[in-house]
Amino acid sequence: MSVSTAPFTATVLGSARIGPNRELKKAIEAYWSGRLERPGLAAVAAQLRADTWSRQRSAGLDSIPVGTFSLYDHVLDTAFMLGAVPERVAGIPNHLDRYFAAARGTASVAPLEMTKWFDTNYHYLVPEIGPDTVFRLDATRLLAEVAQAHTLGVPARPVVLGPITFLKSSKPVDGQGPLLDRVDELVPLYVSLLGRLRDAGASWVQIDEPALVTDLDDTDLDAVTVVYQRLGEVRHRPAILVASYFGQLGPALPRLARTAIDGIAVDLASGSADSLTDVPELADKLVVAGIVDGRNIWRNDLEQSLTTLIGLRNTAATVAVSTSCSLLHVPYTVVAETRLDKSLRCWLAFGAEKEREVVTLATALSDGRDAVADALASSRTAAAVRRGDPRLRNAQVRADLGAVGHHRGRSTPAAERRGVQQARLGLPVLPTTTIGSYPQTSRIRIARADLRAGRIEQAEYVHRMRAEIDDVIALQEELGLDVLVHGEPERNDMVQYFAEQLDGFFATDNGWVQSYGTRCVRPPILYGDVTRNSPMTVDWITYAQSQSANPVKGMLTGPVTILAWSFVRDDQPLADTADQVALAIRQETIDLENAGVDIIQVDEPALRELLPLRAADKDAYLEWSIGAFRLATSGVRDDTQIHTHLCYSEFGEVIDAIARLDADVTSIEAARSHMEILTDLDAAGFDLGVGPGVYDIHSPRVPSVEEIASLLRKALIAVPAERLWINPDCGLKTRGPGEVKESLANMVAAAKAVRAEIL
Ligand SMILES: Nc1nc2c(c(=O)[nH]1)N[C@@H](CNc1ccc(C(=O)N[C@@H](CCC(=O)N[C@@H](CCC(=O)N[C@@H](CCC(=O)O)C(=O)O)C(=O)O)C(=O)O)cc1)CN2
Ligand code: MET
Ligand SMILES: [Zn+2]
Repeated sequence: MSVSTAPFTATVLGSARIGPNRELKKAIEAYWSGRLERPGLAAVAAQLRADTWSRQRSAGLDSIPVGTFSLYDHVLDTAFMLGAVPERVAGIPNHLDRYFAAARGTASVAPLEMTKWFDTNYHYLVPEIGPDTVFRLDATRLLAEVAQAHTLGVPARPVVLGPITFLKSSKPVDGQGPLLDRVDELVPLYVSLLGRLRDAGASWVQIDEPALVTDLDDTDLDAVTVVYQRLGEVRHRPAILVASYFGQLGPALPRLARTAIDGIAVDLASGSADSLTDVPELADKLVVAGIVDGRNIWRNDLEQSLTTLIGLRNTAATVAVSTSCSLLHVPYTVVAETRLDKSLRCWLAFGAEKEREVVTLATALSDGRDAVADALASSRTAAAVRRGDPRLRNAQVRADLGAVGHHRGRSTPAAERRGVQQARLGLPVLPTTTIGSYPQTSRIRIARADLRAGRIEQAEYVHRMRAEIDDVIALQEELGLDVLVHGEPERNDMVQYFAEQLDGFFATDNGWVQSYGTRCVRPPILYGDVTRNSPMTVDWITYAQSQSANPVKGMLTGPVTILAWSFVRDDQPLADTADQVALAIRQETIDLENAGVDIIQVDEPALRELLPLRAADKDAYLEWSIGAFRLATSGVRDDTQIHTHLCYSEFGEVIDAIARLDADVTSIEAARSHMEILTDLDAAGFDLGVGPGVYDIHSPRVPSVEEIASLLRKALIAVPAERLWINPDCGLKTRGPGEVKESLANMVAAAKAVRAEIL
């Protein structure tokens, strides 16, 4: 089938789903706690979908993605659609409960693992596929959403995750070989799905294949050809749009273009349209041009985009305008930001504003520039105002960077530092500690909401947070931990908290973006040069230290993570922006040191996340990111101990980078991989302190003393006792106080038992 179906002109690749005021989060959490029944949850979900479609239609989109909604995660939805559901949840009778059990576990069932969705701060659930997995199509959810859309008269374009990305994002279990070998089993399911969608009245279907922008070998590329040639040959089907995003297709582009599919969505926000001109097969395809950035919040330069789009018309049969990826990764609307600085507001476009940009560009393409003259003029003005804003350049920070920017490392070698630090700290062998946060209880969050709403004064807020710190310190002393933390009660988020205190950032009131499941973040907007006016954490840490004779760690977020979890200015290289943030953190470490703090932790959990998807770009990234961390952490004396924390497994690609950070102690995730990471670190010649996480904080399960002790014995094979630390995998903020107390008590008991064995 060629495109006899009329192509569309304006669309987005997917929509946010958590709700403009996090309605979905609240409904799902109410369902989990028994405060809302199934029909109530279904009604909230249906309303959110209807509202999104209706907004997109009134904006003027003529093809609307349907099926990008999810109650937890779209990869998990795909696993359920294809029958790749682990045996351990298969017996749970109710569909919704089975789904949530796979997502978050129950008292007796472990959830699927969670990991990063490409290089975003969204986390998906990793489907498990074993030799016994029998793929079977169950399109009930998708067909119901398509039916809902048709009832509402929505020009629906069903969206599914493609078989190649699905398999590449899954995890082989129980001795299963390479997953792509099983793509032949999936193709018939997609064939039958295409027929069902055609029967349901769909004229186009979107098949997402973001994995095609990563480095692919010949086997992968052959799979692209085979799968899409086969799907293209299906007679009874909607027109097929294969969507790529998060980067350039490279060699996958000609492969796709030579198959019998009808359209390709390309990401023009992450690279130029040049590569498209080399592919003559595009001449009879629809190219969906992702020219409006779906991952950042800057207003589009419409004039420049229009030039690109007009050029594209020489390459493709038809050009439609779109976002570069789903709008899942940006907040709903700038309109909700009532306190936003006026001039800043006109630089920004969140989801709803991006939808209108898409329509403006599509209109200009079909009816000419004059048809949208006003929109073009105001985009031009906004760009000029932004370029001329004095806040973009701060002479002081640029001068300061010139002065200290070459200090990227501590002058004394790590082994020597270890000696002076130990002389100062006097810690027992195998010291125990935690990663920083303790449970963010609703009591804490309500206090913060009260402060924001003016219901309590700042002094009362400080009083309440200090009471939380008192409790956390007392708990840690009671448990017998060696190196304490203050618990981070005063932080809404480990990035936003710093952004709110640094110049050059704007924090949103309501710019929520889903991070995983019902958990959301409000990424701050880094718009100008970054400077620190006054200490950000010193009062809290010195207060906590005053409550205990044990060392309390200073707790900071590193420059790479602050960048990774913010929306960052696009008018200068990331490396330059990272250095400015690094300088601010460096100043904070010096203030902490002067205030008597012995140990300072600088978290970099996102170091791995920003790693480029293509190998060719990795060295340049590691150069600037490691450089920024070293700039941030090398302003302190030899006897001040620097810790860092990197959560998440899959360190393989950054093992060398961990050593290059040169932190005195690094805590990492290791429990789920049974300490395998340590052998790799050892092989890489790592000789710094390391705290492999001894239990998984993503699960409510309390680990036993024996379980932790046996992990520690395993760790001691790869790491000598004088360099080994004992800690959980990550911060405890999402856990309940009860679980935390029991788990840490077991961790301390295990440490004592193993110490006794080695001394
Ligand atoms: N930015 C970021 N990315 C990250 C992580 C992270 O910590 N930060 N960790 C990893 C995993 N991701 C996570 C992301 C979010 C949360 C999380 O717990 N988010 C909270 C919101 C955190 C927050 O901003 N809290 C604010 C606002 C809280 C709130 O909802 N307040 C209520 C009122 C109080 C109440 O009734 O509870 C309201 O505004 O309506 C605060 O504490 O001040 C949530 O979704 O519930 C956890 C892990 C990877 N990426
Ligand atoms: C996502 S890494 C979290 C590190 C932070 N210090 C915490 O404990 O919450
Ligand atoms: Zn962590």
